[in-house]
Amino acid sequence: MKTISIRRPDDWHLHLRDGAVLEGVIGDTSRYFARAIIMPNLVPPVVTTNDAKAYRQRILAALPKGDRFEPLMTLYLTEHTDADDVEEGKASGLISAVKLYPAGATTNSHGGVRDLNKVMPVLERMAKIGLPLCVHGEVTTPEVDIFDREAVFIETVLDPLRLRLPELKVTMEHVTTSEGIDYIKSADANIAGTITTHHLIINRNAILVGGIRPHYYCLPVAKRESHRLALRAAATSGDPRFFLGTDSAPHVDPLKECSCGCAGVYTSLNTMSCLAHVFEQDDALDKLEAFVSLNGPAWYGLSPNEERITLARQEEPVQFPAKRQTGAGDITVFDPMFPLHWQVAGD
Ligand SMILES: NC(=O)N[C@@H](CC(=O)O)C(=O)O
Ligand SMILES: [Zn+2]
Ligand SMILES: [Zn+2]
Repeated sequence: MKTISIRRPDDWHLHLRDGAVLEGVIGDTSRYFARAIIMPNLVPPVVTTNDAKAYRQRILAALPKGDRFEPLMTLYLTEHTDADDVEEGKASGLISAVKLYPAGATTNSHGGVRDLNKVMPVLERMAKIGLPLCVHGEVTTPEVDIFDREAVFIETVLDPLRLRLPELKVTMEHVTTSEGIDYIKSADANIAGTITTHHLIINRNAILVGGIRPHYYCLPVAKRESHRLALRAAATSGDPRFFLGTDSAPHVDPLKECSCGCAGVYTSLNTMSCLAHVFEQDDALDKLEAFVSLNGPAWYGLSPNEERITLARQEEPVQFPAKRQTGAGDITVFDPMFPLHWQVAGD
């Protein structure tokens, strides 16, 4: 049987939500991942270091017994964020990054940033203390086509910001375009990109061909095939600037299967199996560890995990549950539309 052993992976972009959803989904992450960057777009958002401290406690309290998992907390940047609070959060070891949501760009982003000028003092402080800014990189301008919003963001927001503040470390989250990949590759320093599991597997046809399939809808929305191939090439290249951020984003089914469905794909449960499949297909299994276990910690200034996991390729397809049941309702699990053969030892 074909097997590979890698250091235990981390997830550098994860939504855990709160309450019954948090309790229902946390085990799907803590089973495979040692650490994760936790997104702060709760309702209300995680804005202050105190909010993050309390949310971290709720995450730890929801962990299945015996699981060891380190939530790496982030703050939701607003036009009222206090630079001193951010600095204290970093100094205390609690805060790993600050998240920029352009107001209106995605789920629970209405409290995000409208005018970057208003947050420059906070960004300047972050540059000074070496705290990364995680970015949802899409413009919200109504005239800009939704498939172009990432590329336009890079040109009109991200690049000007980085010219203004070159010392700021920026994580471009969930890169979905070849423009995003090229932009990161062309930079000298201080930029990296997370790539999701699902954007390595689906293109926009998955959402639209044969009927509207809401469980493949997320933001940034999946693009055409040429972009997916650019993401695959970057992820499987071993380039230290690219690493896994699943962006696993649970929404209970009634909120996705309706006339105005939420954006988000739930992938925590079968991500490692999907990724092993992708890397094997691209003859790059030897690069999987860099993507899921090495490049992320290096970017965030952390050591890679000492513990290891083994993945084994089974003859027969491995079955995963189609839905994760939670106290708030069922959440549909990402269906990669091909049989999965790779299994994490112990599953
Ligand atoms: N990715 C998504 O489609 N949704 C995320 C928000 C985000 O990461 O943009 C969510 O919170 O549901
Ligand atoms: Zn986002
Ligand atoms: Zn996200």
